[in-house]
Amino acid sequence: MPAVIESIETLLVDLPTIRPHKLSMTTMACQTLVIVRMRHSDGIEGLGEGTTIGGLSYGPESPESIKLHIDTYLAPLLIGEPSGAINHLRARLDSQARGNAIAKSALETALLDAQGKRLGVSVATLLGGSRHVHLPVLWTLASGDTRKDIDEAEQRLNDRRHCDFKLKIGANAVDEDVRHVAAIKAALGDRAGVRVDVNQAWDEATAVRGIAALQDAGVELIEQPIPARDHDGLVRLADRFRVPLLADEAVADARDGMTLATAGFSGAVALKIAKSAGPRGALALAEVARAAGHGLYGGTMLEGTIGTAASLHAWSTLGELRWGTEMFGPLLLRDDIVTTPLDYHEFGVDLPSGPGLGLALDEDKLAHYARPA
Ligand SMILES: O=C(O)C[C@H]1C=CC(=O)O1
Ligand SMILES: [Mn+2]
Repeated sequence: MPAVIESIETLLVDLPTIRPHKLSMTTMACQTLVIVRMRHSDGIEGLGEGTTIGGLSYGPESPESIKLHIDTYLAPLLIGEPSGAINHLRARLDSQARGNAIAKSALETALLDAQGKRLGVSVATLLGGSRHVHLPVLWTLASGDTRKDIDEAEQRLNDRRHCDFKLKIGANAVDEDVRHVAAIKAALGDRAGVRVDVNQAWDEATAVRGIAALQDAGVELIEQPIPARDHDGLVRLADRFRVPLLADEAVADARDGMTLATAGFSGAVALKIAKSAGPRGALALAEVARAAGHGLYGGTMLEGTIGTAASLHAWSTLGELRWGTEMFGPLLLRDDIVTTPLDYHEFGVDLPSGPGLGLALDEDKLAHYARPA
């Protein structure tokens, strides 16, 4: 008898961050993970994670809506269905529930984890096989204080933890942000790559001014300077400057990738399993982006270890990640809910080995940090 899905449990898990993390739209002191425990009739449990940033400040799904929508609408579409029929089950979710990409990503991850455990292979193997077992990982400097950011970068360079840094800007006036970025780049010099993420905070005219100054300061990549839906503006800015632009909020899935390519965008694309409704959708976007000549970047929604590992399994199957990855989410959190954390060293992280995601829950930690039902 092929296994069927028996139950799907969702838990809201609040983990404190190691320091306040300041983005253009919010400052985080805590990250809320939505953890999925999917139990199957053959005794296997698949783990998944759906995570966003700052409640509703980053996108239309909040941790609470992810949990509610899985419990009320999505889980009932999967219960009793064959566990290994992942293509069928994902099509079923997409045809009967609109949107909810993060919730679907958490469920797809749990399906892949369970199927990998069942077959005794990793999620990367299910996705065609890893081409890399150690992936580069940058660090985001977002304490809100220039001196603290420089000290943090120096520490991470010394520890051989990270050698590329992404600075979150856009919350302050452009001139102030440019001074902050230029001071950090000047302090680090050629020892580190420095990029910025504006998280949509500028209009096009402000972006022209800001990007010109950041290019002169030696910044190597400018992420999402203007609102997500302004594809034409992004194309104009990419054409205007030598420094490459990275599309993040502007591109969620393969369809967006095609729209951006058709509009004539030249630059790079941030892949995130949360944006593309799961690892498979993120890899579909990667194919479109690659065909369009866009550089690839392994992006994060600041997930904990489960979502980060799911992303790593997907990114490991790609030949080239021109801009590396930012899969540092677990390092921003004070604690973890898995027994063996990911191994970060030599400016990157190892792909976890073992069946499925290669992770096991620490039940005591999970019970400690899970929000009471
Ligand atoms: O890229 C984003 O917009 C979200 C995220 C990634 C790194 C970070 O600090 O925030
Ligand atoms: Mn971004």
